[in-house]
Amino acid sequence: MLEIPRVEDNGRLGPVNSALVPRYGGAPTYALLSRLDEAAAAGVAPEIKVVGVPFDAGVSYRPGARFGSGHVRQSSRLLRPYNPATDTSPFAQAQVVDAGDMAVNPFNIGEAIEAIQQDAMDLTEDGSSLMTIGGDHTIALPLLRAASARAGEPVALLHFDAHLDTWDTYFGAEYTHGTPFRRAVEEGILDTEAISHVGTRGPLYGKKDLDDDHRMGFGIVTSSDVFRQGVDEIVDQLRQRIGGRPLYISVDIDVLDPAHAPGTGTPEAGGITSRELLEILRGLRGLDIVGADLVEVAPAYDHAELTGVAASHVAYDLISLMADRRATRAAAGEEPGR
Ligand SMILES: N=C(N)NCCCC(=O)O
Ligand SMILES: [Zn+2]
Ligand SMILES: [Zn+2]
Repeated sequence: MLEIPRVEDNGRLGPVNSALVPRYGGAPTYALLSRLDEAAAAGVAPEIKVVGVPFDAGVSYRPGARFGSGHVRQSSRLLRPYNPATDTSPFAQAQVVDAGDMAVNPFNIGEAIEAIQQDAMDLTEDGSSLMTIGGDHTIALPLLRAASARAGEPVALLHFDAHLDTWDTYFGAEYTHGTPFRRAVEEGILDTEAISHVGTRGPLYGKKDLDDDHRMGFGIVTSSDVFRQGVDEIVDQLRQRIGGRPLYISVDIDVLDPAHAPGTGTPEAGGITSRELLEILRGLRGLDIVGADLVEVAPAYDHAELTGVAASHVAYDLISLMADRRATRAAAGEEPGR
């Protein structure tokens, strides 16, 4: 096998060195980072794992998010190790690795949900955090179960999405991509003092959708609110609500306007821009992020990797937040924890 030269920084194994190996060649791991087994062979302990979930059996409209993880990886080849927006080097601050894809049953949603929850528990057993890519929004439920089990308490939730995803059932089915957050509230795994949707818009089935959502405890920052109030104001509001709680961030790529992310299953006009989303995320620096997902990337509807590139950058800024948090805690002599 060819020896792959990697960027090594701060004792950590980074991406393939693109000054020596053209980044359009070779296997597309996320950001050209090392695989979990390569990191193990090199003797480095993972701290943040990027993991794919090729699952879309929960969709209510266009299918295709099962191919999302592969597409985000392919679209992530151009990412570089230094993040100037936050003056951070995520792959030097934490050992980030690509843990591959979970193996999930495409024909049995219940079994898939169980497998995702179990895999998420197994992958975080060593204290590492997960950045999940791909899949439809159904997968947020088992990921939240695992996150709250690891945190030892219900978690705060920041949910970026055009949709509420707090509907009850579709065709009698309880576990779908439009229902994960209602199930999560019912299960008591969310801290309902600190749960918010950001970027919602578009027609609903009825006003009751909003009433139900409000009763569950959700706050809503609509796409129009982001436009009218601006990023800084929104960030202030969100930070106040979340405080020091353990926080899970779920990003449905359809939160972006279809002009920025056409490759998704249930597109809605009037969305936020990728710049606005990235700026809001950067405003969350220092919060206790215990895990994140990036879902609903359906490459069949993408063009010129618009959605894939946006998604890979969103994941990069989420990883930057998690790595920075870990490094800051370690510098303060606190447990790296989450
Ligand atoms: N894209 C997600 N997660 N949910 C959208 C559900 C919209 C609907 O079926 O009415
Ligand atoms: Zn959505
Ligand atoms: Zn969603």
